[in-house]
Amino acid sequence: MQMNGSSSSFGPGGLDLAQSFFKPIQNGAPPSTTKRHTKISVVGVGNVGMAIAQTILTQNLADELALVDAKPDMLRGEMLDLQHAAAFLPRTKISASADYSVTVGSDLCIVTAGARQKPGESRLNLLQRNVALLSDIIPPLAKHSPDSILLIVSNPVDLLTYVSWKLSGFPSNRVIGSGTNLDSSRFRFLIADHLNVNAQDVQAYIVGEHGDTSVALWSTISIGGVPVLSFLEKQQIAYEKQTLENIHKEVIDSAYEVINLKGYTSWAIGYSVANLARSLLRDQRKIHPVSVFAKGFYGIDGGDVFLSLPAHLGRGGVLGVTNIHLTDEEVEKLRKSAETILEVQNQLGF
Ligand SMILES: NC(=O)C1=CN([C@@H]2O[C@H](COP(=O)(O)OP(=O)(O)OC[C@H]3O[C@@H](n4cnc5c(N)ncnc54)[C@H](O)[C@@H]3O)[C@@H](O)[C@H]2O)C=CC1
Ligand SMILES: CC(=O)C(=O)O
Repeated sequence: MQMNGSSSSFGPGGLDLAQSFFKPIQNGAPPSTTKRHTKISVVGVGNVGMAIAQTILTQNLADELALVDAKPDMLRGEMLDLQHAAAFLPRTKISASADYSVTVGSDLCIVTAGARQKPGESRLNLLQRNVALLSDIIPPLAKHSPDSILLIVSNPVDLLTYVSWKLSGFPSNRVIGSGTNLDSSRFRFLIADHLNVNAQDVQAYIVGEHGDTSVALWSTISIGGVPVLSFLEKQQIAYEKQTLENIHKEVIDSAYEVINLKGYTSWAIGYSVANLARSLLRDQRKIHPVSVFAKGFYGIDGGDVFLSLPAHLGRGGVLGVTNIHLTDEEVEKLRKSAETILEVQNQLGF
């Protein structure tokens, strides 16, 4: 059963009422068909799915938003609660169903369903539970929206992106994991906070696994276009490598800390994913560190692995991977991160 609170409130005569309420203007042309109608589906309406949904609505990123979850009552409750904000938001048609036909014709399908970490638990611990769910989620999503982009958020995100790629049969450029877009935002926040500047002026990437083996690319940090480490070196300003390592450790510990404090993370991932949705659907061609098919880049050659690299995103999905200069140490850490993911992946049987 598909739930669509708003249009059904007037009953079956709702459309007739609308037709008699508005008289068409004389000599009017039929509606233009050139404007693209954008539809986003979000699977899983827990903390993360709802933070993403509400950010998509407030940022006016879709004409249509479809929600799916395995719990029909909560799903209908969340749909109605969002619909009741219609008077304060850009116009978006919101529908919800446990049946995947509600997602038909989506441009972007975002998957947030599944188990989340308990305090102290690692993302990798969620693997078996969440892989099992994907077999119910990805095939119907792919069937109803064969041309869509899949954006995986559930954890462990790199491994689940690989499994989603396998289950969907989609080309690898249309299967993306939210990856270290969030870790990089945490990194930029911490650097900005340290230097008392605006995080939007800080360019800095975390790549690799969205997890404990992520890699901080110190050589990529620039503020207002000024590369930070080479600036410090040229000015002969001493800095402790340990200070840098501590900032990276704080990034890795961020999710654990928030989960310890409030039980889950939601707002930052909501903004992170909406930011990715904008780049993809509005063809922004921005560079984001996200989980992509990484084989062949930066010496990663051990197997079909998804992990975060600075990727160029647009309407076609992943348009390419940026060839930035990494130090030998960064390349080595990135390869180790890939090996960690592959070791687990090879036991999955996919
Ligand atoms: N990649 C990232 O940066 C982040 C990933 N996450 C991950 O996102 C996932 C969701 O986290 P929360 O929203 O906090 O969890 P939650 O427990 O609040 O929500 C999960 C939702 O998934 C639904 N669900 C479970 N099985 C389903 C199925 N087969 N089909 C459809 N819906 C199903 C549940 O009913 C529930 O509504 C977790 O795996 C978490 O680790 C969370 C934050 C950041
Ligand atoms: C939970 C999670 O993956 C994060 O907040 O980074």
